[in-house]
Amino acid sequence: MSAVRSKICGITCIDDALAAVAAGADAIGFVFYAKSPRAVSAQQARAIIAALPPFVTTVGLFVNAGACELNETLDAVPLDLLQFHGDETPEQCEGYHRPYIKALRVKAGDDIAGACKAYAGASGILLDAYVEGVPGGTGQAFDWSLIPQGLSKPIILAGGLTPGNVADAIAQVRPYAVDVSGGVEKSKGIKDHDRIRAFMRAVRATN
Ligand SMILES: O=C(O)c1ccccc1N[C@@H]1O[C@H](COP(=O)(O)O)[C@@H](O)[C@H]1O
Repeated sequence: MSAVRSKICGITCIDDALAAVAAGADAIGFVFYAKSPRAVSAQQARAIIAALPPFVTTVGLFVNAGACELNETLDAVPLDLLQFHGDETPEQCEGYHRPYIKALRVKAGDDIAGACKAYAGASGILLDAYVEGVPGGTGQAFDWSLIPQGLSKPIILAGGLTPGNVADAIAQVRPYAVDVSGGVEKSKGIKDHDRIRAFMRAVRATN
């Protein structure tokens, strides 16, 4: 199995971005969703990205954003990958002609294999917990046994991951990558650098 990649999401300041990169994160995520406590403006994200060393993937997270709003962000911020975390259709996700991942909020009975086929143009499928009325970033884990083996897309496992459970999650799911936000925070939107390092150590130990 190749090394599991990692993304630290909900980055709101340069210090936290550099701590994530120094700890070995492959990607950092910016939340462009005004209702999130981790929301950043295009200007903030741009300033953070300008401070990054090379070879760090920058991900922009959107929840049912309108095309105008999304295109304005794309014009202003050098994002490598889009993360669609709402009810976006495959056609909407593909309309920006950028690499993207699609988030699914998993609950019992969902057809994850079917979704992987429906979002054929996605670079990967991110699996997060389903919590009624909240699009994501809830800090809740879900039942990993709901994830079938042999899916047709790289799987990014998210939802309630922490330094304490990420090794078990990787052992059980064998995802392409893991994604964490709340599990490495000291308060909403502010990362705990010790927890970031502990999370990354736990991921590395599985590789
Ligand atoms: O972080 C948010 O506030 C957020 C808001 C709306 C949609 C998704 C959001 N975050 C993403 O949710 C998953 C799981 O986060 P957590 O580790 O359980 O806190 C992750 O992909 C975040 O990027």
